[in-house]
Amino acid sequence: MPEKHPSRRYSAELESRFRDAEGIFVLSHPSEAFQKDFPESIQDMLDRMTEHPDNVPESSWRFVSPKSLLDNFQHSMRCLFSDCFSLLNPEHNCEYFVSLLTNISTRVLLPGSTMRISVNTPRNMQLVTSHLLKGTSLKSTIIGVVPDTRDPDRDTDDLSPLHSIGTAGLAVQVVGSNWPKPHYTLLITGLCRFRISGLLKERPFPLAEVEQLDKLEQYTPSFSQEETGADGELGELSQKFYQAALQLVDMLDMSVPVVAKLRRLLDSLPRETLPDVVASMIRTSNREKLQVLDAVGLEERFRRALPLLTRQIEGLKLLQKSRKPRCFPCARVLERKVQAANMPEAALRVCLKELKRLKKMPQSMPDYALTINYLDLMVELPWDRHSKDHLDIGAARVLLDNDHYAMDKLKRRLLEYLAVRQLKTSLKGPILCFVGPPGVGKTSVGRSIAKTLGREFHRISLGGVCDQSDIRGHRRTYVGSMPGRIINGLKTVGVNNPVFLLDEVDKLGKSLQGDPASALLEVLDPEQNHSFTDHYLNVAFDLSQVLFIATANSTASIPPALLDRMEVLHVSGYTQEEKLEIAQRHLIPHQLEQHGLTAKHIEIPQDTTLDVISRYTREAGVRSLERKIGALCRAVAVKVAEGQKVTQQEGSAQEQRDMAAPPEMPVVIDRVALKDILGAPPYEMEMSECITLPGVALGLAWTPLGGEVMYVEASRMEGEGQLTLTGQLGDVMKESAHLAISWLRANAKIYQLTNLVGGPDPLDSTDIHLHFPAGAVTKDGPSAGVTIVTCLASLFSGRLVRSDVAMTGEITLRGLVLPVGGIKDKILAAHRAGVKRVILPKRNQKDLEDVPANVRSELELVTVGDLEDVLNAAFHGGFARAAKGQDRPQVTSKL
Ligand SMILES: Nc1ncnc2c1ncn2[C@@H]1O[C@H](COP(=O)(O)OP(=O)(O)OP(=O)(O)O)[C@@H](O)[C@H]1O
Repeated sequence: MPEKHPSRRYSAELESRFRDAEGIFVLSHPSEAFQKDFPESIQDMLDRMTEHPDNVPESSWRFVSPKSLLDNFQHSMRCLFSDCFSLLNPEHNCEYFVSLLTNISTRVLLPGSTMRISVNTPRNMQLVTSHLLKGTSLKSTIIGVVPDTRDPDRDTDDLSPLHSIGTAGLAVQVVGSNWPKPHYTLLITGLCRFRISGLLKERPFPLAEVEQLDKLEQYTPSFSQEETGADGELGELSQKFYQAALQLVDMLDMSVPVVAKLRRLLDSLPRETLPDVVASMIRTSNREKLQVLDAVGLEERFRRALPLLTRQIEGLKLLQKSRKPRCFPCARVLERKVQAANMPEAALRVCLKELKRLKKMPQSMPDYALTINYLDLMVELPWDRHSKDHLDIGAARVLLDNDHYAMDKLKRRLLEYLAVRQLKTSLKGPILCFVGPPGVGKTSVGRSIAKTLGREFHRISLGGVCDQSDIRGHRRTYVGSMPGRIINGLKTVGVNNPVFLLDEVDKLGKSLQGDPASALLEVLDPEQNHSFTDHYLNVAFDLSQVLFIATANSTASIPPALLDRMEVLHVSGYTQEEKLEIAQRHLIPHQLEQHGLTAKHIEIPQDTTLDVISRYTREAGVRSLERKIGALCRAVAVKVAEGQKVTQQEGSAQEQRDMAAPPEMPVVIDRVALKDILGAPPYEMEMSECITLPGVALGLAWTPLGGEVMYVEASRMEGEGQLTLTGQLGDVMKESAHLAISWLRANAKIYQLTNLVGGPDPLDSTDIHLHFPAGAVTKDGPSAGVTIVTCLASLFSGRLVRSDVAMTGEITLRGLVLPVGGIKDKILAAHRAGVKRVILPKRNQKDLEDVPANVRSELELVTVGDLEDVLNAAFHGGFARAAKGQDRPQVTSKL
């Protein structure tokens, strides 16, 4: 048996591999460098420009063509042509062509272009396996690509009549897949035309005798009309065609590399190849391409391709015309605004650069809208727009007094601040931070400052902000990026010297997205904030003219670095009298106005207001008081509206009689009406009335919401001397409890304290449970020490603590009472709760100056130095020591 030809053996091997292959394999010709992309990408681009003009993302076609490929294109074309002609030369014995039949409904291959052909008919499959595949590489066989123009509905297998003109081509890549059924995809580069002079055989694939039509010697590799040597009508036509092709390329975006290459190529390609190359790029139907293919004569070819090219140019012109009015005036308006915005040099430079980019950008690019937004923001920012300060200290004092009752200390400091501002206009800092419980008027004082200065006011709520981009903005590279709250605020107020109120600085959060408090450091530092750079703007903005005021409920959760940049002004809660004044002067008139009522409709006597303050609210500020007054107004508003309706209504006398008669105006809100509208008072019982058992004492606590009174309860039962503490206590508070017990045990004899069975050690066979009610609230701090001692002393002695006494103070093991914080708030809370005597550490005496005089006069403030004083003040008739001599020996501690 004769040896198989090596190429047959390879292809047999490959075929078997192909059958077994699970995926896709690709074979490429070494000369693939000059394949694809170039004409295809331009065509895609034109297609997209015409079909979806608004939808062409630049990046999708900008980098399609590999650089080296296009650099080599011209050279490759020449090599290709010479290769092709030498191969077709009869001397090389290559005049027979295997032919690939292509369905013209898909595409028509023209010389000089590249096309992907899907191979799935039996004839074409045979051709690929036996003529193209050679082991793991491709054979450089030239194949004839003949458009299949036969009627697709005819089901004969007969090849005649076969289209007589085809394109000789080189397969530069074969992609094979056996799924869902075996097929190949060929990438074929067209070389030149041929005419079939005789079909030699039809199976297994067509083999034909051909005559080469495009001859190398026809082509002149010249660069200008004069040098082509072409004259007469052909010369004119080719020049016209060349000019039209230039016009087309000029209409495309030159910044796209592939377009720039095409422009260069137009000059270097032989003119005679232009109809084929251009016709394969522009939008043409397959029938039109077939006509170009069939045009064997050069003149005829130019004549057929020129109208196609002109049509494409006209289409693009129409498209650009329809786009113009939308795109360019916008850019022009922005340019005018940029020039007028009076921005600093650096910002102006950035804006002009962005404008330049914008003008070149197709409107369909996503960047287009982003750039417009950016420029819009830049021109809207108040780079040099500011409001004029009209500061008059006398007027400011009157205005502050009119807007806010009490708050004397705060107002004094504010006037100092404003006075310095008046004397020195370019004052840097300080940044004021109002700290106090909710509803005491921190925010509204901020607003008043803006009013006194005649400046714009903007409130930035920082509660819950946990992303630093909220302050500094996102970089523009992010999708959905936007400027931070500072820049946004400036855009809203439209001037560069507003009053910015940074509300709730103590409630800033922290997260993976960074620490917003650190971002605020730069904003609030008067030495740095003249060049604050928001990430979105990416240019510095001068914040030094902005007056920042911060508010917080407590300084504990403000980071030290941030706190250090601010001057803290404490605003404590109000006394009942102050609340009464605030209600009469501000809250009631304000609520009447909000509800469309006047003094003719409603009268709220002072007693009623006091009732609302003491029995319906228990707060440091006045927010809930204002709500309650609002509720009273609503109830009266209903009556007023009903009354109006009855008087307006026309109807029978009977109907009028049926309706409730309108109440007499003004409606006076007395105690009964108050109960009707607001319900039973929630704080009816005086807190001090609650102490009916030994082992209960009233303490005073400080919370960010103001001062509070707090019970401490203790009970004892048989056990082994264990101490149980409940009520969500922190470590410091637990330690206070241990201290208290140790001190009491150490002094049990002196005070005749006993355990359950009357023995001398209070803990002997006894368990003690200490509870701090409101168990859901976490409590900590040392100031409950004296209260725990009093409560336990009451428990061990069986005596009741005075019901009208509340106390605060830290204790030591020696029985000393140390000073604590928040005295003013605590005393106000005690006053609110109806307490008569308050026990405080001696060293807090100085803090009593802050307490309003009327509160001081209504309360008995007992200052104590040690626990003996505390016990004496907390029990009726004091807490007697045992007679001398009985206070020894001391009980040894079991703890
Ligand atoms: N001294 C006062 N004189 C007049 N009105 C007051 C006074 N204090 C508070 N108010 C009024 O109480 C209401 C609540 O005040 P504001 O919103 O300023 O409280 P705040 O201290 O900022 O509270 P938060 O800490 O919850 O923000 C406002 O309507 C304000 O006008």
